[in-house]
Amino acid sequence: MSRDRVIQQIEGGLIVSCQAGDGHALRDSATIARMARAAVDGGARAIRCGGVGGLDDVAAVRQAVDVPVIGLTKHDRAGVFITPTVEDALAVARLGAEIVALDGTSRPRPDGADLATVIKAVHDEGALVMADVATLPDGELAAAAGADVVASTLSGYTEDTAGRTGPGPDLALVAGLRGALPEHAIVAEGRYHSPSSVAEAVERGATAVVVGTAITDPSWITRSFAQATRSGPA
Ligand SMILES: CC(=O)N[C@H](C=O)[C@@H](O)[C@H](O)[C@H](O)COP(=O)(O)O
Repeated sequence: MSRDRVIQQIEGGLIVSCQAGDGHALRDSATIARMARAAVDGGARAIRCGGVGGLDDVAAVRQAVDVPVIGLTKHDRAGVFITPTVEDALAVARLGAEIVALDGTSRPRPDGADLATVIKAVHDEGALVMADVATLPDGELAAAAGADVVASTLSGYTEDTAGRTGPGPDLALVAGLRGALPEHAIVAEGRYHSPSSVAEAVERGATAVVVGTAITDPSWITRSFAQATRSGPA
């Protein structure tokens, strides 16, 4: 699929993140693939998947759906942990993910590669890059390094941004990225827990919005309903 075609497919749409870490009741690649199919049935334009050792999830989802796959692999480590090395990025691309999601911050990567090098390696495999960033300067640097898509994924999850927006999404970052990178695909991701917050991200200029937990983590969803039985009407 060409770069433009992949971007067109996600434009104006919802992307569903299907992930379950070690110890989660849904931790099974075949189960993740079924969730991905259910998400596509509900209108997801693309699936984001992969986690700690998540290459099997990427392979299973690739087989299960015919929408673009945004693949990643996570390392259980401090600092850069989303598809941190060139080797990881190539492994994800070689499984057929149209887009490789990787850390797009300016923090040092464990293999010492710079972002432009990782991005070029992914492009040479024929895949696009979604740079997961935490701040506006990160996003600008990632775009200059060649990222095809810039996503707000890591806002709130780096040392400098921890707790920046509390439990809600970083809509200001989405608006900032849109203003600074008018020609880029900007993806809103991280703590979008309601349809109204998704609509707000689109209003601020997001090309697409990723929702994970609020759709694909039944334990989290149950907890929010269970809390309501204890707190009574708002
Ligand atoms: C920070 C980090 O590791 N984010 C991960 C990225 O792949 C996932 O754990 C999130 O679930 C995903 O970004 C979707 O966000 P939310 O689940 O909040 O809708």
